[in-house]
Amino acid sequence: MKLRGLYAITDSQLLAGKFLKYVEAALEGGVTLLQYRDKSDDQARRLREAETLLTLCERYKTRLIINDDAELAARIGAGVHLGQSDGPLTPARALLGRQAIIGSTCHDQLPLAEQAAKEGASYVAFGRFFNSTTKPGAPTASLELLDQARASLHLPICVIGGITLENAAPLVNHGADLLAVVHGLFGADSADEVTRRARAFNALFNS
Ligand SMILES: Cc1ncc(COP(=O)(O)OP(=O)(O)O)c(N)n1
Ligand SMILES: Cc1nc(C(=O)O)sc1CCOP(=O)(O)O
Ligand SMILES: [Mg+2]
Repeated sequence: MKLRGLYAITDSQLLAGKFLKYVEAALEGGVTLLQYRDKSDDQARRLREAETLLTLCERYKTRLIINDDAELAARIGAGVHLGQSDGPLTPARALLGRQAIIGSTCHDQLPLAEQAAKEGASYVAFGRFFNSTTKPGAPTASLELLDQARASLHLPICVIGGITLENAAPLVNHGADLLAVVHGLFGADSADEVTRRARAFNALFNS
């Protein structure tokens, strides 16, 4: 499967009361990867929601990624996204198998991406590129870094952090394969607007 297009990431606070409605609206518009990102400790709810998202993703032929939690990913048969303090990649690959999608946060550091590639990551993520209300304190990354990454890495490059329809085009033009978006997608006022935004993000890859 080609990892290119919109990477939608859920936010439990932003989506409170409209979680499945907005996720399905995004899937309607086209989502390459959907990440379940829930920073709570409510394991029962996390399992329930992840299973529901998996069923939905299967219907739309989208791959589900669990943030932070390789055990939950293994339990339901999803992929995982691991940050620098979420545990090493090699055991996660052993746990999830060769086919699983495993992503790695590399902030603004090419050496982290090179290491992740060696350890079997499926994609690497750089960010944040813009101001982010979801994660305001994340380290910043530049288009120059993206150019260097594109020239030296041979796996899909994901970009994240404050991405909107207004600012995303240069990221794609500088070699991003996946646009990872929370607020710029799910911060919409209606489900129809979420679908419209998802379509418009995908259209950036065809222009
Ligand atoms: C696609 C993608 N890229 C980066 C992150 C950030 O991961 P991490 O640094 O572990 O931070 P948290 O999201 O866990 O707060 C991500 N989740 N997804
Ligand atoms: C979860 C996350 N990680 C980041 C990083 O730079 O590693 S930025 C970020 C938040 C992404 O949400 P939004 O699209 O609303 O800015
Ligand atoms: Mg994490």
